Amino acid sequence: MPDALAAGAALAAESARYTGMGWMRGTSGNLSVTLSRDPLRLAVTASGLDKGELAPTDFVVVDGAGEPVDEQPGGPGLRPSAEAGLHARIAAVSGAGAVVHLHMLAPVVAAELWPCGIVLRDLEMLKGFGRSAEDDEVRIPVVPNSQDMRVLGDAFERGFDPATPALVVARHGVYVWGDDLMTARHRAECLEWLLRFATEVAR
Ligand SMILES: CSCCC(=O)C(=O)COP(=O)(O)O
Ligand SMILES: [Zn+2]
Repeated sequence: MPDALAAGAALAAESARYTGMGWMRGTSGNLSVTLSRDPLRLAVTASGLDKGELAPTDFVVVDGAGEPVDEQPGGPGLRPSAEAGLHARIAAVSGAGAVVHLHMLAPVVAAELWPCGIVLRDLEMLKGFGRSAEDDEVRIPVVPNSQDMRVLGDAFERGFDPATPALVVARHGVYVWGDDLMTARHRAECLEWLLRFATEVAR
């Protein structure tokens, strides 16, 4: 597991990369890395900042409920992402080492078209999402948006399939996870391609 300051540097670098891709516009999006499992601790990006310009210390260590712990390696004064509670729930349930939340357009357009879940099949890029192109079908769960992370967490857990490392929050954005930030990014990149394909074909 990474130490907190190394995780902070990686969160800042990945956030800058996603901002360059147009997936963290304004102050949108947030990323986390799991620091320990027992007790669960995550380093999560700080709330409300331009994610393209994060300093390596612009993160907050949170517990399994997404609440800040007492000692902060980056110092006091930063709030954890408003969505830290959902990051913690996803990390707890899936065992992920990193969770990324991005405000891409394709997932929210797909959720408008398929609010009960987005079905993908027979596409080579599914391999890059951690699935086989021969899997019968891959269903990306869609949940309604909420400002309450416990409501989102409960909805996530009801639809959780260990083989599907993503969740679309309707009219909001997407969560993707993996063992580390690079795996989560590769999956997010491939999922964006898959959902862009699905929405273009449906037009
Ligand atoms: C225009 S961003 C609205 C809040 C949001 O959805 C988001 O992803 C960023 O929240 P944070 O608290 O992590 O800055
Ligand atoms: Zn968001």
